[in-house]
Amino acid sequence: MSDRLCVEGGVKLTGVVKAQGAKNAALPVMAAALLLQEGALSIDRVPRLEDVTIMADLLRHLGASVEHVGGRMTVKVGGDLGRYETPDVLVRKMRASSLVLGPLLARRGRAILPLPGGCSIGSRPIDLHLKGLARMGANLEIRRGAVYATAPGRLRGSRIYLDFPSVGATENLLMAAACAKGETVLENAAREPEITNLAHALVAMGASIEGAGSGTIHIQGVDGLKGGSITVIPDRVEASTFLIAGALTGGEVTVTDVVPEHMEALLSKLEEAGASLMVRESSVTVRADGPLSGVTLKTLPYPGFPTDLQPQMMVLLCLAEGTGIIHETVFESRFLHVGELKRMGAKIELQGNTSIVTGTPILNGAEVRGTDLRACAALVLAGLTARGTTVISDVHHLWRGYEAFVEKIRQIGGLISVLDDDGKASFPVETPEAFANHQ
Ligand SMILES: CC(=O)N[C@H]1[C@@H](OP(=O)(O)OP(=O)(O)OC[C@H]2O[C@@H](n3ccc(=O)[nH]c3=O)[C@H](O)[C@@H]2O)O[C@H](CO)[C@@H](O)[C@@H]1O
Ligand SMILES: C=C(OP(=O)(O)O)C(=O)O
Repeated sequence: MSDRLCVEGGVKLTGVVKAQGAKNAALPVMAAALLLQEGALSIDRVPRLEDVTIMADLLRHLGASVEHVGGRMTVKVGGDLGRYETPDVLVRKMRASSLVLGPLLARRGRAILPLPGGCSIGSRPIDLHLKGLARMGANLEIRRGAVYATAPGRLRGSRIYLDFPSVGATENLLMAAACAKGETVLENAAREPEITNLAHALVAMGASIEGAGSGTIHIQGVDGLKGGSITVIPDRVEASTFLIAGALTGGEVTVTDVVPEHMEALLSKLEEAGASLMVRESSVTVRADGPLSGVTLKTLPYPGFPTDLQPQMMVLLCLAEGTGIIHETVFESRFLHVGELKRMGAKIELQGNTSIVTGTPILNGAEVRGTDLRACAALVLAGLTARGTTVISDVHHLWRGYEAFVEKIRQIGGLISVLDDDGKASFPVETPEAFANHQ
C-alpha cells in the first residue's frame, strides 16, 4: 500500500462509524493460543491490521495454524512444540511480539527472543517482564541482543510486584502464571480493559484467574489449557480517534459498538473542552457547535488518560481557545508529532515531557511526516481541519492499528485519499481540484 495520504481540510465530519476490535486486545489473546494443549482458540472481532498479520506470522513460525476469515480467527497449535526461537525480523517489526515470551516459557520450557529495542516513542525496555519471569523460576540470559530463557522443570507461581503497572508485563506474566505450578499474585498489575479481555480468554481456555482489571490479580496455575472462544473488546483508541475528529471539525460523529466506560477519561476531557456528548449503552455521539477550549491533561495508566490518544487530543488543543497543557508521563519521547504540527502553524512549546499548546483558529495544510501510529492519526485529524491540502508521508504506521481508516474517514465526509507513487489519488476523490497539486 502507498505510504502517503492526501487530506483536504474544512469539512465538518458527520455520520456514524463502527468501532473495530481492539488491536491491543487481539494481539495478547492471539499469543495466549500458544498455551493450548488441545483444541483451538476461536477469536471473534479480530481487526485486519498489519500488527495482527505479524502476530499471525509469528504464531505460524512457532508451529501454530492460523486462519482469519471475516472477523474470526482460529488458532490451533499442533503436535510440533519444538520451536521456541522468535525471528529477529518479526520481533523488530512489532514490539508486541514480546508477548510470546511468557507462553513459550510456560508451555515449551524455553524461549529465545531478540530484545525488541526502542522505537520512536521511547526506549521501551522489557525488564519488568524479565524480572517477573525470573521470580517464577526462569533462567534468563541476555546474549548478543537476545533473551535466552529456560524454565527448568516448570515455572512456579510467585508473588510479583510490578514497579510500574506495565500492560505488556502484566499480560506476559498472566499468561505464564496460567500454566505455572501453584499460585501467582501479581501486585500493581495494569488495569487496562485489554488485560481483562485476555484474562477472559484464558479462563475460557480453562485457566483460573481472579481480580483481572484490578491492581491485584490471583492466578492458580493449571496443567494445561484447552480450546475456547473469546470476542475481542472494541478498540477504545480507534473509537476515540473518530470522536476527537468529530469534535475538532465542529461536526457530529457517532461511534457504535463501543464500551463507553472504557473511554471515560477521553469523554470527560471532551466535555471539559466544551463538546456535547450523548452516551448510550454501546455508542457515543459527539457534537461541537462552537469553539472548544483548552484543557490540561496528563497521560497515565488506565483508568487515566491514555497515552495512545495524546497526539490526537493535542490537535484538538491546537485549535481550541486559550491554552492547553499536556503532561506525557507514560513514554519518554512521545512528542515527535509536535514538530510536524508546528509546520501546519500550531503553537506548541515543549518543556521536557510537557507541551503547552496555545490555540489558534486555523491550521494550514503542509507536507508532513508520520512518525508513529498515533502521530499519523493526529496528522490526518489536523489535515481535516486545515486550510488547504495536507500530504502526510510514512503513513505505513497507520495500517498497524487502524482498519479501513481511509474508508471510515470518507464515510463521515472527510476528504482523504491514498496517493500512489506518482502522486495520483489511488481511488476516486470527491473534489478532484483539491488534489490537483499532487497529480
Ligand atoms: C500492544 C499494546 O498493548 N501496546 C500498548 C501497551 O504497550 P506496552 O505494553 O509496551 O506498554 P507498557 O505499559 O509496558 O509501558 C509503559 C511504560 O513502562 C515502561 N516499561 C514497560 C515495561 C518494562 O518492562 N519496563 C518499562 O520500563 C515503558 O518503557 C513505558 O514507558 O501499553 C501502552 C501504554 O498504555 C500503550 O501505549 C500501547 O499501545
Ligand atoms: C504504542 C502503540 O502500540 P505498540 O505498543 O504496539 O507500539 C499504540 O497502539 O499507540
